[in-house]
Amino acid sequence: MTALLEVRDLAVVFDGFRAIDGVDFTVDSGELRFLIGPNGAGKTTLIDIITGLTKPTTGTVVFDGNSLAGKREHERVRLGIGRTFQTSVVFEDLTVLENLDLAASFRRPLWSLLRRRKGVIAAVEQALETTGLADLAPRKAGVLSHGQRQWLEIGMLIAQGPRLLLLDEPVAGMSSEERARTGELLTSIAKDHTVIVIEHDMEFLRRYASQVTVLHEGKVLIEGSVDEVRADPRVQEVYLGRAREEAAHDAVT
Ligand SMILES: Nc1ncnc2c1ncn2[C@@H]1O[C@H](COP(=O)(O)OP(=O)(O)OP(=O)(O)O)[C@@H](O)[C@H]1O
Repeated sequence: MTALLEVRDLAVVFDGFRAIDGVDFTVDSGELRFLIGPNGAGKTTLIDIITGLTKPTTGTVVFDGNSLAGKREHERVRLGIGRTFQTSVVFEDLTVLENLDLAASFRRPLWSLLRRRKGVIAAVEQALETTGLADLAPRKAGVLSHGQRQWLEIGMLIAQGPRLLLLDEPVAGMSSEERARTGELLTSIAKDHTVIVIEHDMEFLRRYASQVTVLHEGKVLIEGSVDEVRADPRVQEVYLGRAREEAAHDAVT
């Protein structure tokens, strides 16, 4: 496999605080990579740097052999880097189909937007099929369940034709049935995309992850299979240590 994303010696300093502190992170084309770590580990900041929302203090990010230095967020989307946010970005008054169509239009040339179209463009059809939302296409996004809305957001990403998808906690707040369906969706998307998923839920990881990167205090603590990561004493200490701190805090307050 060849590297699609190569992050080297990355650091971000916010007011003297090193949120990312010397991270090397490589993701091969076609991987489904999970990124975990306790609160404040730097996961979202790392994704923000890859997408261009945050500028690194030092280090490089190379996507498909090209440096992303100086590239703005929308330029990175055009290069094929797409992300979801922890907060929703769907338009509630538009239908599922209209939301997907709008997302897909982002990468279409202007002349094709001005032309009247008959039917649904292929990218939107593909997104409807992959996410299993075809039956809900005419429904307003505002009436969707939490899980359906998350799938729509993932569909909106797919409709933009990205090569790399960055998903921030896609199963947060989902029922176990919705989680299972999301796990299957991610597995299916990873067949023809590269996917990086931030996720906390160990049970979800155990079922759907192969390669995992653990961040802690802005550094990569360990990379490996789910079993390797779970068995690592440093990972146990980071998570158990955090649980102990929270328990002690709860006991005092
Ligand atoms: N714009 C900013 N200015 C100052 N500090 C920041 C900024 N963004 C993030 N941080 C800090 O950087 C650290 C890493 O934050 P980040 O959100 O990347 O962690 P995370 O691993 O995604 O955590 P969580 O699981 O809670 O979302 C935190 O201590 C956070 O408070």
